[in-house]
Amino acid sequence: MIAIISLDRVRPRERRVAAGFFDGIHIGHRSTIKGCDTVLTFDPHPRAVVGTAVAPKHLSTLAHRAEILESLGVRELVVIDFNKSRSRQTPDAFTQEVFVDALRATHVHVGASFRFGFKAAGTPESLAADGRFAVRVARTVSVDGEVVSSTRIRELIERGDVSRAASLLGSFPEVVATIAPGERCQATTRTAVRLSTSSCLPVPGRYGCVVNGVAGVLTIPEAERLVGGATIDHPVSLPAGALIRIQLTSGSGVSQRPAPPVVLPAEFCHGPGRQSCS
Ligand SMILES: Cc1cc2nc3c(=O)[nH]c(=O)nc-3n(C[C@H](O)[C@H](O)[C@H](O)COP(=O)(O)O)c2cc1C
Ligand SMILES: Nc1ncnc2c1ncn2[C@@H]1O[C@H](COP(=O)(O)OP(=O)(O)OP(=O)(O)O)[C@@H](O)[C@H]1O
Repeated sequence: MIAIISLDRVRPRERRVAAGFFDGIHIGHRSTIKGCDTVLTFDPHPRAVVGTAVAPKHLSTLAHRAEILESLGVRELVVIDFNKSRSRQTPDAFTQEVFVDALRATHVHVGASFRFGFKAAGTPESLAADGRFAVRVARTVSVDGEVVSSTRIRELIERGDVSRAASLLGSFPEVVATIAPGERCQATTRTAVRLSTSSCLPVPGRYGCVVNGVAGVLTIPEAERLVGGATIDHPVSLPAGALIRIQLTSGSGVSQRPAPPVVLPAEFCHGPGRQSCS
């Protein structure tokens, strides 16, 4: 069972640490994390605090990230409360406090794009120069010549390209929703839901989906684009108020009929959607 712990509560032990935000735990992230027992992340996203202070839409909640990390063999997800004062910490002070004193890192894994410390001045090279732990800089993972990033996956989901998003993510994209109060339409098995507007949401359209391991169809009407209103046609009755995770398994966001299911390699299948992967 993976533990989700804030930095100030970690126990003293040596660790192999992967560092970064890791939204969605895409296939590039998985390459960086390989061989680590600990993942260091931030809450909220640093971009919600620095620069224009606009948080990106989520590909994954913290709990979802933890679930994927557990399937990758990670034991601890260490969370740094990221705020204005933390954002002003120098790379050297951060390395001393976090990697050396708190986590006792023997190895630190990052990608080439990793930056840390005030004004994002810390780099993989400056980490490697520290010398108190080994640093592994992961090869940058691309698909068909395109570098995989959470930003690119968000763009693909937002334009409704579930298939391409899933191949960069290595799993089906997920959105969080609440079952809306009101009568379920028995004739059609249609249930009204409210999609979380902090999730990265696709354009209005019809999408093949899986909820609690059972396949259905998610419909997002044009009129509900900004507020997250939607319906799912799903054979299982879901209680009003329940928080659900909807895996998007197909769809183009423009056609009236969901596109054929996305086929992912078996090694990318995890969690409730396993049975929908071939
Ligand atoms: C101590 C600390 C201070 C940071 N200060 C800044 C900053 O001043 N400006 C900035 O753009 N990002 C800052 N960041 C965020 C990093 O640029 C980066 O987004 C974060 O470390 C997550 O890495 P990742 O984006 O590779 O996942 C800081 C990060 C840390 C850990
Ligand atoms: N394509 C990739 N290949 C290998 N490592 C990666 C790749 N993308 C990111 N990483 C590494 O994974 C860690 C987490 O990165 P981060 O959360 O910034 O991902 P990102 O996809 O670049 O996100 P965003 O697009 O939101 O900036 C960092 O150490 C980063 O360098």
